[in-house]
Amino acid sequence: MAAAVFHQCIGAIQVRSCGTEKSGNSSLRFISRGFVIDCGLLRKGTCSSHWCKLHVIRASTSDASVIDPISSTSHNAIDSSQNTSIETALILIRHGESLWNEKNLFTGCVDVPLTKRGVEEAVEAGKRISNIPVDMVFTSALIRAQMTAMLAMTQHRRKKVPIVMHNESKEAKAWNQIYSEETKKQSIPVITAWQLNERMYGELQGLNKQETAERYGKEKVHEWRRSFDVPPPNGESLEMCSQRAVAYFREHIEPHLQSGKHVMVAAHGNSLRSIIMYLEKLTSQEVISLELSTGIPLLYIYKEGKFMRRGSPVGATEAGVYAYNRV
Ligand SMILES: O=C(O)[C@H](O)COP(=O)(O)O
Repeated sequence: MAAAVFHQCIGAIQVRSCGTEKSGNSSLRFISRGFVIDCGLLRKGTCSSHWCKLHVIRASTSDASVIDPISSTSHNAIDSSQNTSIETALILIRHGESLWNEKNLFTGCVDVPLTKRGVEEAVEAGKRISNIPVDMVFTSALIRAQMTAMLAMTQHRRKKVPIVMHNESKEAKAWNQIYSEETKKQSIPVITAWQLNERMYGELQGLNKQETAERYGKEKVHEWRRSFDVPPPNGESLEMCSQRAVAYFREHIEPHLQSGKHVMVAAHGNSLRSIIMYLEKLTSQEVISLELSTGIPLLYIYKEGKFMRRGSPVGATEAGVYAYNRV
């Protein structure tokens, strides 16, 4: 059941091609455009063309008749007299395709930009989340994540201006002040943090993934790429990456969700895999089979200290949303 901050009964819609996960209880889950849609009231049946009353997280819809969650208060702190707690949205996006993704090179912390396709992926991601409120954006210190965040926000329906906050020095902090409260209200702070950077791939950075597999053997490269605690030569293991990424998330991002802010995080394949491991309490065995596509937004709802996966695919093999990186 879609028990989440933006679930609305938007009437019956026809669900066309999608993946389904038939569950024993009265709800079916559909994958449509990379988002899981939980049916509320429905007739039993297969996916095919299926009419049902949907409670759905509006990841993106052009249907004007749909109530716009954006008009609700951004904090979405529901009236305490209703005795309900704050629910907030957390959107995770792996950066769009980068120039070194395109060349199949190990990238890690090398700071390369997006390809044209990566730019298009970022804009498409923005369209998919255009109805979901965003009060703050966090990105890594790397341009491919920052480009993805800024491009995605150009598609947001509220048209607020994302502004990278500079506090790398006293002057930087002082010199990027905004002296209009009204203008501030029309802005969204973008906070960059190296702790959200991609795992540092050490001596693999810049090497071709295919050639590396031929030189060191597929198994060894797979172990470097997809084990939990085995680092590449002079690089970070996923475990080491998660120690900084998850620590940052818990200390600097989660408190904002608790206070009623909706947050978007644009980061990297491995820094996000480690954060998802924390959100979904995955084991070190489960996380190694998790892959993230470039530029596909994943939606979680935060409520009472828990994260409910809403927009992420039901399984790591879900075509079209998770993609396996080429070796
Ligand atoms: O850093 C890189 O090369 C990619 O962003 C992620 O690479 P991986 O899929 O090998 O972790």
